[in-house]
Amino acid sequence: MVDRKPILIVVSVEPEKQAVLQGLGNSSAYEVLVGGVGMAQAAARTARQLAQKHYQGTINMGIAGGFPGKAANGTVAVATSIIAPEIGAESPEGFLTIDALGFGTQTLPAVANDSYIGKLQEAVSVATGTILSVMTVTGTEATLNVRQSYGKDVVAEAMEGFGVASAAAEFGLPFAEVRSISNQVGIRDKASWEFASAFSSLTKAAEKLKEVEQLGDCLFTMSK
Ligand SMILES: O=C(O)c1cccc(C(=O)CC[C@H]2O[C@@H](n3cnc4c(=O)[nH]cnc43)[C@H](O)[C@@H]2O)c1
Repeated sequence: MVDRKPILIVVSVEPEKQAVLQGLGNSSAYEVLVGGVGMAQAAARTARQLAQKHYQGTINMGIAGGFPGKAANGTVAVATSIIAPEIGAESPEGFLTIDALGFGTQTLPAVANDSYIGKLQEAVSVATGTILSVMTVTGTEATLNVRQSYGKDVVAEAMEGFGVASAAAEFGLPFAEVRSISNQVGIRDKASWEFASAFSSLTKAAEKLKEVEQLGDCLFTMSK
């Protein structure tokens, strides 16, 4: 049976909401919430919304930084998992993750639906892999190196996924993260950010969500 509950899309800021709404057109299968910048605000606003109404699941969408060689500007990154690399403790022996400390996990699962990815590839270049959820936008080579060390499948970094995913998990709901790349992760160079191409790709990513929904499917339930 098809679940008619809407899917909650959480973006950070109003321009991202407008880009997503443009792609969704008149689809009533999705609702878009501006959740703010950063994991804490995104988690709080997502949880508040999920407590008010029933949803099928949540998708975190927006712009992101792409790791060099993994996701060029204009590419859409689809998360297979998310990692919040800064949650933990420093020690003389190196960084101790929250997992190692025994207080929880820095890794959460994300749905990366093959059918949606296939549709997306018709419109844009797509990179699938881990998306980091960070407190600070990378601006130095040293931080780039640390964040690349999280594994070869790390494709992008953004600031809200872990918050939205944590709220979804509290409500037993599936989570996906779909991000268009506006800049390359590395030494801060704001002049090189390509917002126009990122917002255009974000609209295409939303258009493809509408298309799968029009086929009677959704990101979380497609089985064909
Ligand atoms: O540093 C600046 O001057 C600057 C200019 C415009 C935007 C920013 C942001 O920090 C945007 C953060 C916002 O966008 C996502 N995002 C986009 N690129 C990255 C990135 O390379 N690393 C982390 N987050 C990124 C993020 O999810 C926020 O919602 C800065």
